[in-house]
Amino acid sequence: MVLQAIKYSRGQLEILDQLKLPHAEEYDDIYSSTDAWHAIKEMRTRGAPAIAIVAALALAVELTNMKLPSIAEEVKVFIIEKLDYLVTSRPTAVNLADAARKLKKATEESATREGATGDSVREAYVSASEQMLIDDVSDNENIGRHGADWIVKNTTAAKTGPVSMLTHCNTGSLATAGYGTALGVIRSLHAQGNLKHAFCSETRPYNQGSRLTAFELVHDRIPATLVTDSMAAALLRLRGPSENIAGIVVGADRVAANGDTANKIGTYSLAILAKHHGVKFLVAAPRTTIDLDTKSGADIVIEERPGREVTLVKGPRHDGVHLDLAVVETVSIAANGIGVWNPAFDVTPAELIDGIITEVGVVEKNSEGVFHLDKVFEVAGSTIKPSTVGGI
Ligand SMILES: CSC[C@H]1O[C@H](OP(=O)(O)O)[C@H](O)[C@@H]1O
Repeated sequence: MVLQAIKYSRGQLEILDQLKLPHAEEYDDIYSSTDAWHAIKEMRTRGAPAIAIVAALALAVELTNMKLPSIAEEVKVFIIEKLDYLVTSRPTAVNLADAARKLKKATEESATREGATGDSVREAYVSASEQMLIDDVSDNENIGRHGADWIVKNTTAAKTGPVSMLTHCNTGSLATAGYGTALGVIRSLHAQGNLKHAFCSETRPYNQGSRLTAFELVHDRIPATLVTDSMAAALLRLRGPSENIAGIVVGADRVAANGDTANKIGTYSLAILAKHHGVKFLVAAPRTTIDLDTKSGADIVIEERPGREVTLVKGPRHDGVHLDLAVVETVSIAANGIGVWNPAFDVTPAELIDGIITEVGVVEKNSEGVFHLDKVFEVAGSTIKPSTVGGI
């Protein structure tokens, strides 16, 4: 069975409730933009690409099932207001704002056409949002292939045989419309026969790694080991050579124009470790995550989440022998009264990033150490391009 974070058919949308994974696979119906806003805010659905797609499709479902005004302008205004509302659900990942911008443009263009009606504006929106779902999967498969090819060609480890990679957070089918970005690179290495082992970090405090990435790796029968975030340095120092670790590959929530990258908290420290241990540090992200309007990481808003996500852990009861899925408990793991800082993301400076893997190729810094990310938008569409291994 293929792992699906998002189930969509015209007029119907379901999301896999990721707060219940890995022990329960339950889907929630999403009937409206409001349903989507709360699902994104609560992180029942999460992951930069998935957030954008769920938001876009939720509005498509709402429009499909509602009694629509006949006047094109009224439907256009409704759509724009709902997109502005959806964008407020989570601030750091740019994909949602990027999708809203593109959907507004498609809506405004349809509303100005000769003979435009409420129905024609709705159809234009729904078709554009459905195309985003389709494009994301093909983009991720291209990211996987480009990333795997680059690792095989450009890492020392690959010269001796199949490589191992460490990844952080969840960037797989549960963070996208399918296949994944950084985890897609690991999937592609595995499919090529070039993966020795995948290591995934727990990713406190939300545990996307232990709950979601581990779930995907077990599901796909990819040889993998879970480590805590604090074990990453020891892993590279003590097992890097024996495991033939080639590098660390992560996703992104927003890549600034200079290559500074906002991603799950803990990413920055992994980039420092990669530099210290002489392994590659790679960011895997579709072009919808690259934000040329944000000049550098200093301009990226970092979402801070409730302290209870650090101090409380929720899950099914385990008595040390048996797992009781029928009893979900919340456990306090911190002293009452302690202050908590809980930034959901950090920013990794471009100088620590060896390559940014996109669906049209891997971007590397030039001889002056500068990323020119504008180049990736000069490639027509997301059509499969000859691998640009070695960088654009
Ligand atoms: C496909 S990259 C997804 C990106 O989003 C995650 O954040 P969250 O789980 O809070 O939505 C994480 O930063 C991943 O790298």
